[in-house]
Amino acid sequence: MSELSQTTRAGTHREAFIIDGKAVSQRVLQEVSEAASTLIAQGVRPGLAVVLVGEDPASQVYVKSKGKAAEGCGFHSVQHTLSRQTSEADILALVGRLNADPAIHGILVQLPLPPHVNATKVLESISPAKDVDGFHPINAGLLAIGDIGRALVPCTPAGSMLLIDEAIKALGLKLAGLDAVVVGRSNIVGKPMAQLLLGENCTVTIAHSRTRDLAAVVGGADILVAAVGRPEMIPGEWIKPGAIVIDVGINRIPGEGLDKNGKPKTRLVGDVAFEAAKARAGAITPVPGGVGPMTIAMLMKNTLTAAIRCAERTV
Ligand SMILES: NC(=O)C1=CN([C@@H]2O[C@H](COP(=O)(O)OP(=O)(O)OC[C@H]3O[C@@H](n4cnc5c(N)ncnc54)[C@H](OP(=O)(O)O)[C@@H]3O)[C@@H](O)[C@H]2O)C=CC1
Ligand SMILES: Nc1nc(=O)c2c([nH]1)NC[C@@H]1CN(c3ccc(C(=O)N[C@@H](CCC(=O)O)C(=O)O)cc3)C=[N+]21
Repeated sequence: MSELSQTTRAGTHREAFIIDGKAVSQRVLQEVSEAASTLIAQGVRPGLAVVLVGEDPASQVYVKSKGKAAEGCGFHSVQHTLSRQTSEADILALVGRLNADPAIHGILVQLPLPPHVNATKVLESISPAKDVDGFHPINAGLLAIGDIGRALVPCTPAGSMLLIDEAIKALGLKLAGLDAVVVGRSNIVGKPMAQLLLGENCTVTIAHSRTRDLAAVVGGADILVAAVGRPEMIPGEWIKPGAIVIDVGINRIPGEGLDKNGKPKTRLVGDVAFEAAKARAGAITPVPGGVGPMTIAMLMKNTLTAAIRCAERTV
């Protein structure tokens, strides 16, 4: 497809449709709550355990919102906060207990883990059936072979797909056959995102730090997913007119002035220069209020899925 641009009759480009991640996430949470009450009435309360190692303030914020969302859905929700010095063996022992706990259907170990802990080993110790992050090699493998029905899919890419659907509908397009570019190839975001887009019959390109001409690659994208972690690294001018832009990046940068405690203010920005991109894109996610809230909503959805599958196994 060469031209996705939505133009007015006068031929001037409209501003992008802003994809409201907050609103879509609330819709998902509402559906999860309703399905959870049915399950609870049948005697199964979905249970989510979140493990946080250390006192990283950003992680504390995320973990708190995960707990709040779980309670909002009527789930059983527990948080295990361990000191930064906790040994790998103690973390593995805790995961082992949670794997064996019938009240827990979903286990999330918040990343990053301290450097003395082998994160891969910890993530692989989570039972694949309770791996609501979708990071276990079994779940990554199921996604790679296209068996999404059996996998638990990573929350951020799964939520991003729902936002893409929203934009596709708003713009009156079809997803199959579109050229999608994912910038970033982490196991958490970039790779599973590319798999999901491929599963929807997009022609997928994955760009990374060794990509030679990023501007040219980005310029070819009908759908652009930016998951790098560099504030506003993608200038608006790179965006193909009419493209769908999903900005996964969460970067805290210095803001203007001081907050009420007299500390310098900070603000959140994505990996895309939002204002300039908005003038060219067909649809774009804001930061905050875009992908972030979807990640939390999809975590609840995965926990519900894990609980339903667990109930099916025991009847
Ligand atoms: N909204 C949400 O819910 C979530 C947001 N995030 C945010 O998403 C961002 C990415 O997270 P994550 O995937 O974990 O990050 P990683 O640091 O694991 O991966 C970053 C990727 O970006 C690539 N990259 C780095 N520099 C460049 C460059 N100059 N040009 C092109 N590619 C580059 C890296 O390439 P290479 O592989 O070659 O090193 C790597 O593949 C972060 O801002 C994070 O905070 C993450 C999870 C959830
Ligand atoms: N095991 C594990 N699983 C994760 O899913 C995981 C993780 N570790 N480590 C850290 C990243 C990051 N992440 C976010 C979740 C929500 C928002 C979010 O809700 N953001 C709000 C803003 C929040 C704010 O104001 O700081 C928004 O974008 O609107 C952001 C980022 C999950 N992660």
